[in-house]
Amino acid sequence: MTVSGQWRYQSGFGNEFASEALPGVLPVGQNSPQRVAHGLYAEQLSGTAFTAPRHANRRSWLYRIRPAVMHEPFAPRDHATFHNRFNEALATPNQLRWDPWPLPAAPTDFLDGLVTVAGNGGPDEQAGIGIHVYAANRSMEGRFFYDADGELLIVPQQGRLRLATELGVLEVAPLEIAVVPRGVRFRVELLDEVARGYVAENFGALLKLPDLGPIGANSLALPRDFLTPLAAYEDVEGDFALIAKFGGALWQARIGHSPLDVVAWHGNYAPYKYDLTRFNTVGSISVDHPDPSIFTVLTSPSDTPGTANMDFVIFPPRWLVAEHTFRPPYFHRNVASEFMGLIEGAYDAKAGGFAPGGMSIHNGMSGHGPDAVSFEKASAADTTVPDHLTHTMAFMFETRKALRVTRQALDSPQLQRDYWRCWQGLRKMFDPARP
Ligand SMILES: O=C(O)Cc1cc(O)ccc1O
Ligand SMILES: [Fe+2]
Repeated sequence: MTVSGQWRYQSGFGNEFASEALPGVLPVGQNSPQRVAHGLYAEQLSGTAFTAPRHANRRSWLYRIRPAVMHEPFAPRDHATFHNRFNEALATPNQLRWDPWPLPAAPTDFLDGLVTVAGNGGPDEQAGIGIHVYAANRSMEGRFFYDADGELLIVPQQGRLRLATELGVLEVAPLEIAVVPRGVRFRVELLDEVARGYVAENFGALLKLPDLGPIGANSLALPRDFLTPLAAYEDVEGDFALIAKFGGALWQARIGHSPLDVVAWHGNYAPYKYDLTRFNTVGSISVDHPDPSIFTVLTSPSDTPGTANMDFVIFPPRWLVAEHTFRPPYFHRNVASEFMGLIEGAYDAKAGGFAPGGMSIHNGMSGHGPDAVSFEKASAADTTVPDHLTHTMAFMFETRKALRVTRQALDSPQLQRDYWRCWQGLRKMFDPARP
C-alpha cells in the first residue's frame, strides 16, 4: 500500500499544527462546515477533556474520506503476550535483569511481537504505565491498530520503523523515539529485516516536556526538535482488520477500507518523533553526580506536584568532569521504580551483563547501583581528567508506583537468575585506621 502525501515533518512540541495533503481542504474560520471540501468528513479527536485548561487542552480536527465509526462490530481477540495483567505475580523487591529479547523465528509483525514485561495502574485508573518489548520481522499488512488505553512511547533498539498513522507518516530509527497518541490508528512497517525495541504505554497524563526551573529557558530536549508528520492519506478499500486495545484487552473489527484516510488535519493532538542525539545534556561541572531527573526527555505528571506518573529519561554520550567524585551512578534506593533499557553501547554503572536489547527493573526502595567491577574501576579513576562517554544510549522509564512484572517475563529464559551476584564482589573496605 502506498500513502499519498509527503514524508515531511512540522517542528515543535504540542503546537497548533495544520497540514493538508490536498490544498484547500482545511476550513477557514470554523471546524465543521456544512459540507467539507472534496466530500470529506470532519471529525474531532480529543486527547484531553473538553474542559481541560487551555494550556493543557489537546485535540485535533481530522478531514477524512470516511468517519472513524465506519467498521463492523468489535469482538474480543486474544493476544498471548500483550496485555495489562499486572497482578499475575507478587510485586518483587528483587533486582531483575534480562538478556536481550530474542528476535522471532516465525513471521511476526509489530503487533504480534509485543510482549508485556511489567506495569502498574491501568486504563481504568488513568494512571500508571505498561512496559512492553517488541520483536518483529515483517510489516503489518491488512491491519491497523489503536490503543484507547494509553499513548505509546516507542523506543526502537534495532531496525527502522515506518509508522503510517492517521495523521501522517513517521520514520524512526534506533536513537529516535516516537509517540503515538491514545486513539490514533496506525500501521507499523519494517524498513529493515528485523526490528526490536521497547514501548511504554502511558495510561496517565499526556507526556510533556519537563519544566526547566533554574536551568533556564533552554537545554535538555528542545521543543523544535520534535517532529510531527504532514498529512498523508491512503484511499484503499479491502477486507481489513481494525484492532483496538481497550480496557486492557484486545478487540478486532472488520473494516472495509484503510482508516489512514485523513486528507488534512489541524490541531495539537498528533504523533511525533524525536532524535535522542539532539538532547542537550546538562550535568555537573564541579563535583558529584546529579540525579537522573536532569536527563528527563518527557514526563507524564501525576496529580502530586513533582511526582511523575512516568518519566522518560536517557543516558546519552557526555563528558564526565566532576572532580574527586565517584562519577558513575551512585548506590541508591529510590522511592520510584526504575525500568532500564539499552539502545546501544554500554552503561557506565554496569561493566557487563547489561546488553543492548536487554533490560532491568529496580523497584521502589530496592538497593542498586554500580556493579563490583564498575565500582572498583571508578574508585581508582583519575578525576583530574575529563572522561568522554561515547557510543552509549541507555534509558529509563521511571514510575511512581512499583513495577509489577508479568508471569511471562519472570519465567522467560532471558531473566538473569544470577543478576544479584554482580554486587556480591563489593569488598568490605572499612578500617577505622584508614584515612
Ligand atoms: O539505577 C540507575 O542506573 C539509574 C540511575 C542513574 C543515575 O545516574 C542516578 C540514579 C539512578 O537511578
Ligand atoms: Fe536507579
